[in-house]
Amino acid sequence: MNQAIQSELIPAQGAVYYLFGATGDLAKRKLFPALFSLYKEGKLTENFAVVGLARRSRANEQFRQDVYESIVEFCRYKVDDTELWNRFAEHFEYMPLDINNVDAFRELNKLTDELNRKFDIPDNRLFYLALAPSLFGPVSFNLRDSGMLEAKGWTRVIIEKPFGYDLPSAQELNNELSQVFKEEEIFRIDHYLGKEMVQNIQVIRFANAFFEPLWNNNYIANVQITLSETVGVEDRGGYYDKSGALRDMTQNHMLQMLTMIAMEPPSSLNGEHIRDEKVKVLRSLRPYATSEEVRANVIRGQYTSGVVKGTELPAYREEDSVNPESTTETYLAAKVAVDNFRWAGVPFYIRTGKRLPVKTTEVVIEFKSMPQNVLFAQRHDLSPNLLVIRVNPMEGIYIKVNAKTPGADNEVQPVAMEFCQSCQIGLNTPEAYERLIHDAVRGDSTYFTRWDEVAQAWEFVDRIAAAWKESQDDLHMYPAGSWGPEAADKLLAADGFHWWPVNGQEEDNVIWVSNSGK
Ligand SMILES: NC(=O)C1=CN([C@@H]2O[C@H](COP(=O)(O)OP(=O)(O)OC[C@H]3O[C@@H](n4cnc5c(N)ncnc54)[C@H](OP(=O)(O)O)[C@@H]3O)[C@@H](O)[C@H]2O)C=CC1
Ligand SMILES: O=C1O[C@H](COP(=O)(O)O)[C@@H](O)[C@H](O)[C@H]1O
Repeated sequence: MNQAIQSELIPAQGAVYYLFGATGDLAKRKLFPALFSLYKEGKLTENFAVVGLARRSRANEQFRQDVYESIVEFCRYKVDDTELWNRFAEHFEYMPLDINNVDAFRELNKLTDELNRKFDIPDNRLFYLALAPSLFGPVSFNLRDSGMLEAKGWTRVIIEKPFGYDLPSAQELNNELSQVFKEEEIFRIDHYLGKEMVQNIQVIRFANAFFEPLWNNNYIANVQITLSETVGVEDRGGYYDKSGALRDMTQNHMLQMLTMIAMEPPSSLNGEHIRDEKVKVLRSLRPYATSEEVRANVIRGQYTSGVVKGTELPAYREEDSVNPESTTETYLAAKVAVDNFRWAGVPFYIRTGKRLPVKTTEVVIEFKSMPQNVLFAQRHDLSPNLLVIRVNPMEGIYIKVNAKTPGADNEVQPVAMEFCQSCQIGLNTPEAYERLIHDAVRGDSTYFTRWDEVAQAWEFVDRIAAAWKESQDDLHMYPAGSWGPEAADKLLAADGFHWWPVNGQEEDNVIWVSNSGK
């Protein structure tokens, strides 16, 4: 049986979850809510414990109250069952610990023995590092030196992004981790891989006879991937100013989505086989050979102040903890070539940005136009066929076809046939973090990034960063609330294409056949 199917059948085993960074933002917004959802859905057996770890002091009761408040605010499930909540909360403990103090880890080992006995846990240990990357190495060494990794069951570590700042720093980090953990014990998070519709890409591609045969350069004109955000940098200005859209979104989420679109069918659904195919795509990305090539193919921008729905929004340079003269990009659009047999000649256009008009993640597959000698095509400006995969916040797909306008004489009209998944079952699909934590506990690393993928992605991105370092002349400014620099439109126009409208911007002339009530 293949590993993915097999792991679906493996229930999550009992384990202690060590949450390093338990007083931080990620734990509050994503991790506690994810654990509660898993518990509510019966995906956590009763034999588990969660140990919150950070430097500041917290009594257990206070910690459980923090967890409760985070769930009330951020979880997709309501805490409306007091008995269930009390049972869940009983599994939570807090221990103050400074990562640099190995003695504290020895105390943690003692606490683990108590928790294993109390909840009948088979001594499996999952370490979640919701910490600044500079602490990933020290925490790993102290886990090893304190005996925390000498468990009777399995030990696994989930690492948050960013995994390094460039290839050398990622390599250094990986060397540190691999002195302590085996590759199969390291689960590198890219939360986009935990999204329902990103995982659905494989099903849409490989389970539909009318897509897979067309999935190549004979039929596809271009691919567009948009990850747009309406928010600015919120309270993460300090981190973002050193990172920018290239490192924050492109090296990881955008390139990972591109691999899901472009990969060859894997030889099985085994996680390693899938990751083998993804890394081949990353190896096939055509590197930009010169700084001029970078400038010609990669557009960067930064938002200035703007007014959105009557609210004045500050410029990026006015945000908290951002250098007032910062040249960090908050927008990136690029034309990427995948140099392999399947994709030769098909441009992949990717774009991401903060303070854009709409929050959406979408993939558009634009098919080649019909030959112009067909009667209809001669008389009408036919729109190309599209397959659009909506990842977030709306989840679903639609295909755009051409059909005769009913009753009219040879009039042709674009028709969009939509399956809106989130309209069908509500916006209650599992959060990415729920799936990924659940997968890690079951030992399924399919939707985590393997080291060779991370390294390959950095290699591609580092060339762009190096070219950008030479001069900042090509940094385009765009007002908050706009669609980013015009140069990004010109990138496509030069090839005879344009960005297709995304969710919320639908064109007027299209007839929608949809379950969304459109
Ligand atoms: N927040 C988000 O939305 C996202 C975050 N991430 C990544 O997740 C990680 C955590 O981010 P986030 O939660 O926002 O960060 P925060 O700054 O909010 O939290 C950092 C945590 O680390 C703890 N900490 C810091 N130093 C030590 C130390 N020496 N010993 C023990 N604990 C320490 C802090 O607690 P204390 O001060 O009490 O010690 C706090 O709990 C980062 O790698 C980030 O890039 C990734 C994607 C999104
Ligand atoms: O990893 C990150 O992702 C978020 C966007 O995630 P989404 O699931 O809301 O689309 C982004 O805001 C953040 O800057 C980045 O670090």
